[in-house]
Amino acid sequence: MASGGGIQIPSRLPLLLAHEGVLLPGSTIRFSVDSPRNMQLVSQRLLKGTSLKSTIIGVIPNTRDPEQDTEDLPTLHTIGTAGIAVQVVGSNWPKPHYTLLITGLCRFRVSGLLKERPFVLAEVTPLCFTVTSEAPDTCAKVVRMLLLSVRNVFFFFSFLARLCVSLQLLGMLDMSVPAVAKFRRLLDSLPREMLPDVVASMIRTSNKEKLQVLDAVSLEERFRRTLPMLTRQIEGLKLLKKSRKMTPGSEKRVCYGGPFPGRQFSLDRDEDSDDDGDDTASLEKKVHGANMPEAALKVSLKELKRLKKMPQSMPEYALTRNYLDLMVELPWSRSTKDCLDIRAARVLLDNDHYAMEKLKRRVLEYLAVRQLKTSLKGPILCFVGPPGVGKTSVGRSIAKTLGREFHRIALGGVCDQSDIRGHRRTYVGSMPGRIINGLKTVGVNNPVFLLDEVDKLGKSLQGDPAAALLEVLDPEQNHSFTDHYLNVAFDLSQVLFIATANTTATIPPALLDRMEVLQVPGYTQEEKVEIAHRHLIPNQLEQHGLTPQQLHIPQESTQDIICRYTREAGVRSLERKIGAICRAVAVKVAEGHRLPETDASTLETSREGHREERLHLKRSTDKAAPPEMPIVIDQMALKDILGPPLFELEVSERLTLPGVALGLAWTPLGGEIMFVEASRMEGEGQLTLTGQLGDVMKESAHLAISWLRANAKTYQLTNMVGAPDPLEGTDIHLHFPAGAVTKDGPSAGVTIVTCLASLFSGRLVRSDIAMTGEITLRGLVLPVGGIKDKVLAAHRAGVKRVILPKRNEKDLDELPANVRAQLDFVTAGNLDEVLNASFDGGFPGAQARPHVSSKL
Ligand SMILES: Nc1ncnc2c1ncn2[C@@H]1O[C@H](COP(=O)(O)OP(=O)(O)OP(=O)(O)O)[C@@H](O)[C@H]1O
Repeated sequence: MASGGGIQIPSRLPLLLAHEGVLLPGSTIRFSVDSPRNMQLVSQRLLKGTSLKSTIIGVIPNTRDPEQDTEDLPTLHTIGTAGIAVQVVGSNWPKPHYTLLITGLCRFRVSGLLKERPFVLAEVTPLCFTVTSEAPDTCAKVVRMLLLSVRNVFFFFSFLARLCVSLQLLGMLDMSVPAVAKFRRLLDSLPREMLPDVVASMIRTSNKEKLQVLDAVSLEERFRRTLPMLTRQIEGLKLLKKSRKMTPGSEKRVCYGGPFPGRQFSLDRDEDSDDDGDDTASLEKKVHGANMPEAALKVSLKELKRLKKMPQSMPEYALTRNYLDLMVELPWSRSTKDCLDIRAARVLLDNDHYAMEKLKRRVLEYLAVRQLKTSLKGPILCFVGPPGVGKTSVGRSIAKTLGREFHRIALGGVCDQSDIRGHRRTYVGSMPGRIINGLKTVGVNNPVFLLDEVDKLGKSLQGDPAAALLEVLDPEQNHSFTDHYLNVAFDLSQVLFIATANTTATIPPALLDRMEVLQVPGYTQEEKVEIAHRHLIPNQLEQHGLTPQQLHIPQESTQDIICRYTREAGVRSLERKIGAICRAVAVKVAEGHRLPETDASTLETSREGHREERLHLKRSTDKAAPPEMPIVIDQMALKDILGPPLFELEVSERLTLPGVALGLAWTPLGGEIMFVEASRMEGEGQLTLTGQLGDVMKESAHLAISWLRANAKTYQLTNMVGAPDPLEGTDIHLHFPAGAVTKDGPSAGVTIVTCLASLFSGRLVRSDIAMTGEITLRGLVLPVGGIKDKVLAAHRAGVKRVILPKRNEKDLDELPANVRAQLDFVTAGNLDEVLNASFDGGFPGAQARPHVSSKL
């Protein structure tokens, strides 16, 4: 260890790599840190350490820390300055960075690198100078001489500064008169070996010159290098004084040529402050012209007054300035005029969206009420449905019909309430919340705000953003919404909020209560084909610069894409697949533009008799002839572009053994088919359940087994050795495939019973049937939710018959007519009816039992 200004310098120092600014011993510099190794140094060393030693770091000048952590370290400058970090300030804006205030203690030489990651650590040799040790007789003499001249020069310098001030040439030095005196005292009290470093850091010098002073290890050399800089500064001041005398009050800048060409002294800040004056004047004008409410105007004027008194270099200046800029930019009273025509709105909604009749009807009702009654306290609509069913795009259409600005606020994953309400201005890097930011972006106070994915709001230590949304969405309160950053109320009552979600289950009840939920179910296959041909294909063609004359996707191919390449409730995947086709065709078309016509033999005759080229993309060679338009996407082309089909109709293939049944499940992504498999083996009557099941689903399995054991005799179910209790000497394993997906809920009850009945009876469940329903211990079938999505999933999977609880019969009305026509529905009130419908020719014993009916 060595000592620097009374502080022990460790022999191993973490190094801060600084490419801007040179820290000299005795001076204090601010460093901005945002590169990986330097950031790690701050977070792992400075912020974690608790001792004084942990605040001492080495600053290596003239060395850039690589932007990527993986990049190799550049050659380090060999001499640096050990310094103590006296202040660390962190900020996340505009990107994560720290600002360090470091006071230099003493020079060191890097003797060896110990590690490069996560920050640079090096073995260092301190170079703290002492006159007695380094310079015995002669050197000490020179040093004394130099010290004398330096002190004299300084005396002159301070004298000159006083002179300038007294002549009132430099307004900026008004403040520095006591500072000059202080400076004198400081110089007198400083140990002489520190003088050159301190002087070099105070006068106007370039980094290159400072680096030369740092590199001068011997004190004599250091004095020699500092002296010319000091002399130059004085000469500059003299020259300035002379020119002021010649043209009093007119010249503000003096170009100093001579021995240091190119250096420009601008010691006065009159011009800057003039700029500043203009700036604040124009800001004041804007504040008055922004049409703010009285309270906001009062706050703005107060801030403006503070701003005028602040020097620009103060960090708070920028903060106040940004705040005022936001205040004048906000649309306090700027709005667009609604141009609502219900008939036109109906046409526009119909043109933009196929199907979704119920949703469109409700949206039209909503718009009609708004047209009749302009008081704006209408409900807040929340569209709930699987991804890709057009919730966001309906929101956009509503804005279009109203002639309003549209702004989407993505709330997925937001877990900090300041995202909604903003940060208080006392925080470093504080910003307004998304609502105020959105208003600033659209520039009017009556836009349509789409709060996307409200069901995916999170909660964290930083507060609950859903709670902050409560105020935003409450028409009774939102006329005085106060963002923490703004700190004055903004009237949100003109904003039209629409929310979207995939499920209502995760929306906090208080928030859900403020909204009117409109379910947007998935599409049937036919609807998807229509949507693809009316909207998706034309959109994608346009986006890829293609025309219908260049690409044709027949209906059968669209159907193929829907059944075999996508399995979804919405149409987003379908849109992506069409995009992939367009890209592939775009390549062909572009190639065709520049290729000469060559080999006609690659052209094939299509089914319709036209001459068309089939897309053999993988096999295409540069010699291929330009494609004949339009390029028709048939099955082969689909395989070439999209690869082998991702999904096959597997239902009938999987139901070929006893002990397998097909259930229907609901997920936030839409309905799904779900296989249930059972097997039995010798054992002690144990039940094993696999497939990531929730508690409710496990209970359903136990219920099903108990009911079957209780009714084994009636249904002639036996175990493997023919005993009446199916579980005697038998273990049962129930598995729900897609084991990685968590499953829960009671609606698999009937499927488990059917699956077990099939296992114990050895009979096959019908291969074209799917079912859903909760069971009770007495064998009743209770209603479940998500019927529409479940039935659509069954329809997608090619199922022909669906068993539903009797009390869900009313939900069938919501199904599209073609789905209802194509499926055979069995509504069951008890498990006998379920078993009878599930097996070809009924289930033995099921008919004989007296029927119990639900009183629930
Ligand atoms: N009925 C429809 N008619 C025309 N286009 C549709 C229809 N439904 C969906 N689309 C199109 O499907 C795409 C996806 O729609 P959108 O982004 O609105 O889905 P979303 O329901 O908001 O999904 P998410 O919940 O994932 O945000 C859009 O390009 C949209 O235009």
